[in-house]
Amino acid sequence: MVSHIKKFETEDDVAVALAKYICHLSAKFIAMHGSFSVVLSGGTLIDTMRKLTESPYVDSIHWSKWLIFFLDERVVPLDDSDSNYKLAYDGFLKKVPIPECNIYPIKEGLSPEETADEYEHRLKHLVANKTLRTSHATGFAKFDLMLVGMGPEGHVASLFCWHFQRFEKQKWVTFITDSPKPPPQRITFTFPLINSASEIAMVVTGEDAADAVKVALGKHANDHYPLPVQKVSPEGTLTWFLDNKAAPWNLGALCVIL
Ligand SMILES: O=C(O)[C@H](O)[C@@H](O)[C@H](O)[C@H](O)COP(=O)(O)O
Repeated sequence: MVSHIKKFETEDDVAVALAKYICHLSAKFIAMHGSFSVVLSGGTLIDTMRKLTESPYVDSIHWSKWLIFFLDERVVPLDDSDSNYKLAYDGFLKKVPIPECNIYPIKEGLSPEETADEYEHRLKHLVANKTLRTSHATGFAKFDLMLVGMGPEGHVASLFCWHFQRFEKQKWVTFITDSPKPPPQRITFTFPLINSASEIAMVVTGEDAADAVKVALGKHANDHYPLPVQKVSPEGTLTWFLDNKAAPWNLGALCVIL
């Protein structure tokens, strides 16, 4: 894995850098294979993507080539205020011309287990018909870019510290019915699927995240029971986008093990 840490003074600086980075990857992957598969988290990430919907980025991206997936999703109707799809739609998707058929929300009205199985089945179908690439190393789908947020105690997607889903090795998508972050019923990509990605951006802003960022980038990275965020390790490149609140120390002073 190749990794980079990009730290900026403010959250607004992170938003600008993130838009440039996504724009660059969009052009690169579309030139390479004709599409750009992007996986979105919920949380503050969607707002931090806001510059993409503005000039000059919005006019320079081939939106019709984008494919949108959800790293984790709350098992609620798509118009519920807890839905990550609704969050992404209101904050980003409705502002850019991505064809509706290229957006892959969960299927409504199923149990958490059925929702996860159905999403995994759809991903496998998209791999089989070559809409998505496969990782030759793992056999899992290989997304071009995953945009990942982190909770204050180091969770990513809906993979939480003291919950077994983080250890899943076979499934592509799993479910949780007692998420410590509400709402309790969710589905989530598993680590083997996450880590098969070409590019992962860890987008973390705000002081609540500082302790977990310090652990993730610091000398405790090989602890016996690592935080979920410490298991993010893509086949391609991991790029951290941090603001000064999330990483208030001199990064050079940390013993970075990446
Ligand atoms: O559905 C969710 O809750 C998310 O996908 C979750 O994994 C989120 O990305 C982190 O909790 C960070 O959230 P914030 O950016 O709001 O801190």
